[in-house]
Amino acid sequence: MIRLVDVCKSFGEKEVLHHINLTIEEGETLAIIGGSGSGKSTLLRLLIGLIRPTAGEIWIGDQDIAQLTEKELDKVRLHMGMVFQYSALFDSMTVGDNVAFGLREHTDLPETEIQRIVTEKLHLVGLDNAAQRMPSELSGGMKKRVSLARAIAFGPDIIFYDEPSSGLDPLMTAKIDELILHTQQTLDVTSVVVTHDMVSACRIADRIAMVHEGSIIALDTVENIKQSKDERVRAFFRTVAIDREAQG
Ligand SMILES: Nc1ncnc2c1ncn2[C@@H]1O[C@H](COP(=O)(O)OP(=O)(O)OP(=O)(O)O)[C@@H](O)[C@H]1O
Repeated sequence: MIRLVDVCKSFGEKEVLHHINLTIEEGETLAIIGGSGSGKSTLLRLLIGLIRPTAGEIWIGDQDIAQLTEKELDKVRLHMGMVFQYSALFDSMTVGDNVAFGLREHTDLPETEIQRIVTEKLHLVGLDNAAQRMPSELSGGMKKRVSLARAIAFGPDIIFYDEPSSGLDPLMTAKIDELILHTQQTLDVTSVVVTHDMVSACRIADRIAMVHEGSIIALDTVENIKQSKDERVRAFFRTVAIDREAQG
């Protein structure tokens, strides 16, 4: 379980997150949505311990990560998988070496076992036979798949996705969404997905948290949030409708 208790974050004088209280259940997929500059990325960076809160507690399991040293945090991060916005693959390494990277860095597993895991995870993301290819040969969607394979290589308890559909066309976005769902079901992980794509959020999430000007203004199941009377939430849904019209 992940639990944020009264979390505030300021940069200098400016408070960008205000008293965030949020519980994410084990095995749940939570989408964090919100407009540009609302505070989604800051929230994500707090959750993975890249930055520390100005006030409040961030519980990952039984540890308040706000209190941990960098070394202790590294241990917690071994249980987290991260899929970054721009895939963040090492361009000079093959796909297989990218997926194996964390295993080689942080475990003493024999090479045969590492190769087995790489093959298994690439299979899971639908990229059989891609191990020897270089990232530059892959499409944006394929790179995201490799990034996901790398994130799950370690057998994480939690996977964080940062804008998984950015830069992808609607068809590829739908495929990545399917993969996020499939990963959640196959590995029974807790997933936190930061996105500004409401269509995608509705497809993958059990619940949606909407961030607006540094506060969570709505937190509910997809069905309930669709019925929200809050004008700010409704405005977000309207942009989705406009997008759909534009796409024909
Ligand atoms: N390191 C920083 N120093 C100062 N201000 C920051 C820093 N990081 C974020 N901010 C500010 O915090 C606010 C929230 O930013 P954040 O990146 O979390 O928003 P976001 O919802 O992820 O936006 P986007 O969708 O555009 O990425 C913004 O006003 C931003 O300028």
